[in-house]
Amino acid sequence: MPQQTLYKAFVHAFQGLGSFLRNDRNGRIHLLAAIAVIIAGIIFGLSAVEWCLVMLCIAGVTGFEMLNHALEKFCDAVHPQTHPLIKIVKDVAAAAVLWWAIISVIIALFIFLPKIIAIL
Ligand SMILES: Nc1ncnc2c1ncn2[C@@H]1O[C@H](COP(=O)(O)OP(=O)(O)OP(=O)(O)O)[C@@H](O)[C@H]1O
Repeated sequence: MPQQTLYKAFVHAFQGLGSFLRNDRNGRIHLLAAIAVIIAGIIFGLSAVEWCLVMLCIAGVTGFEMLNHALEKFCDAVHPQTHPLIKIVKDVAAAAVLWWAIISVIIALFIFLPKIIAIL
């Protein structure tokens, strides 16, 4: 890939990130939650493996939220009117984010709960 194209690809990806953060309220909430978990991780001194799991969960939830946001925009562009299939697409995309969030909360409980109990 020529260097200019690679540079433009990065610019477009960061433009997408900016658009996501400006327009997706849930995305901003997920990002704040991620920052809170990172601060908690620093306070509790997570191990390397625990950090990897936490970062994987953060990437999963926020990454799927970005795809959910993109799908919503795509659906609104190609079919602004109500349609049962659009409902399925949007609901399943939202469910994918919810699924990642549920698994992430379970993983967070496994990591943080023993540490919280230990200091009580
Ligand atoms: N064109 C449509 N046809 C049928 N149902 C729709 C349509 N647009 C939205 N919906 C329904 O409304 C819900 C909310 O859709 P909307 O596009 O407003 O997402 P949103 O509330 O912005 O979602 P999020 O909270 O994830 O940002 C969808 O999950 C779907 O059930």
